[in-house]
Formats: sequence, structure tokens, C-alpha cells
Amino acid sequence: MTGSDPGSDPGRNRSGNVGCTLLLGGSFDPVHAGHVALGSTFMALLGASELRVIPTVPWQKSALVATPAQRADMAELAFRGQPYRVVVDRREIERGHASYTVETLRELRAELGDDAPLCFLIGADQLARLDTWRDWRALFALAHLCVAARPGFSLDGPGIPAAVAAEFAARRAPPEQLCSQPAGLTCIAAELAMDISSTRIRTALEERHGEEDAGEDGKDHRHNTGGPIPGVLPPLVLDYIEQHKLYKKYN
Ligand SMILES: Nc1ncnc2c1ncn2[C@@H]1O[C@H](COP(=O)(O)OP(=O)(O)OP(=O)(O)O)[C@@H](O)[C@H]1O
Ligand SMILES: O=C(O)c1ccc[n+]([C@@H]2O[C@H](COP(=O)([O-])O)[C@@H](O)[C@H]2O)c1
Repeated sequence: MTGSDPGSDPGRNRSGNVGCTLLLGGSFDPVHAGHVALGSTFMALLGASELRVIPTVPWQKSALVATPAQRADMAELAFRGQPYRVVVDRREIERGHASYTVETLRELRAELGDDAPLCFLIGADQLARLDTWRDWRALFALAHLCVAARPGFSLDGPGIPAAVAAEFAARRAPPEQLCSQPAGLTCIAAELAMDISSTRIRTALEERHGEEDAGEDGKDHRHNTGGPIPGVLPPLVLDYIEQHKLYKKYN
């Protein structure tokens, strides 16, 4: 586990209560500006003391491109320099098998104690699929659930399974309430509008490299030309992708 920008006392939040930890799990293949915005938005909204970023080995997604260690390294780079405490927690990629969030939350609850506020962050795409998660109803006894808007996905209406919508609505609370109790509430950041996805970034990078490779002067054009995606990838992550020759069709 590694941290960056320890900031002030990680054991306490702004109100001086027991530390309030936000959890951002993801495949991060690669991590992008939407993930950073998701973490930053809720850090500000909730007044939390720490963001714990948890790269996963997902059971619902096949064939990731970068290795687990590379995805964790990129997560560290993406959040470097944020004005709040960030810890990249590698437990899920060290488990040796695909992870269920409920398992991770049980571990964290045992480590951090019954009183520690824990808030799991997701985007609207995962809200629409929450009822496919392992033991999803058990999540609320372990953590709060915070959902951010995402272009192309709705936060309510027919896209959200009825059982999820009902559970979510019954637990809805003002954001400032979440850090004063351990688990069981939900909140929404409806204003996030980052139209970014890892899949689209991988496709854009593959296409860019394909075009560079097609030079007719016999020279190797496979280098970083500044990228077709400024603002979408944190600069240190783009550098890492180039150095490790990730997301190239011809690898
Ligand atoms: N642009 C975004 N806005 C809000 N939430 C996002 C955004 N991108 C990802 N998330 C959320 O971040 C978490 C991790 O996402 P993940 O690593 O799967 O990236 P992704 O962009 O969703 O990947 P892919 O496009 O390959 O499905 C998920 O909860 C997801 O909903
Ligand atoms: O626990 C589950 O069954 C489950 C199913 C799908 C996704 N998740 C978690 O949701 C987070 C985002 O997942 P993903 O696939 O969008 O990268 C990540 O922490 C996953 O472990 C968890």
C-alpha cells in the first residue's frame, strides 16, 4: 500500500470525527480523468479525510490489457499531487483471484473498526448493474454508497433495476451526513459530467498508434506525439503508457 500527499491527520475528518474513508475501486485500464474527478468530487462533497484507490481484478470484465501491477502504478501516478490524502490499496490485485467488493469491505471494516465511516464510490453505469454484484444488499451494512452521474447513463428511471432504486432512495441522505456515521446511507453527485471511458481511451490509443505506424517515409513513427486525448489522461499516466508501450495493437 502506498500513499501520496499525506496531508493532515488521516485519522480525523474536517469535523474532527473518526477518519472518513472514501473507497474508489476500479479496473483502471487505464485510469483516467473521470476517475480523478469522481474521487475529487466526493472528497469535496463529503469532507472526507482519505481517498483509498483500489485497483481490482474484475470478475465481470474479461481480458484487461495492462497487468494488475501496471494498473496500480498508473493509479498512483493519476492521483499524485491531489490536495488530499490518497492511498493506493493493492489488496485486490494481490488476492490471486477476481474480487468481490463485499469481501474487500468486510476486510476493511475489520481493520478500521465498527465506527469508521466508509463510503464506496461508483459511477452511474455501475448503479444500473448493482443488482448483479455479489451479495449487493450486504454492502449497505458495511459502507455508504455514493454514485456520480456519467454521460450516457441515468441515475433513475427504467435503466435502474427497481430493487436498486428502492434501496437507494430509502437510504438517501444529504452528503454532509455521511461522514458522521459508519455505513448504510446513499448520496449522489449529479453534476459530474465527464464523458470519458477506459475502453474509448484504449481504442483511441490503438488507432493513434496504427496511424503513426503507417508513415510512408520508412521511419518509425511509434512515439508519443502529444496524444489525441489531452485532458482525458493525466500527463504522468500518458507518459507511463508510452514508456511501457501499452495499448498498441502491434504489441
Ligand atoms: N467518466 C466517469 N464518470 C463517472 N464515473 C466513472 C467514469 N469513468 C469511470 N467511472 C467509475 O469509476 C469506477 C471504475 O471504472 P473503470 O475502471 O471500470 O473505468 P471505465 O471507464 O468505466 O471502464 P470501461 O470504459 O472500460 O468500462 C466505476 O465505478 C465507474 O462507474
Ligand atoms: O462485488 C461485485 O460483485 C462487483 C461487481 C462489479 C464491480 N464491482 C466493483 O466495482 C468497482 C468498479 O468496477 P469496474 O468493473 O467498473 O472497474 C470495482 O471496485 C469492482 O470490484 C464489484
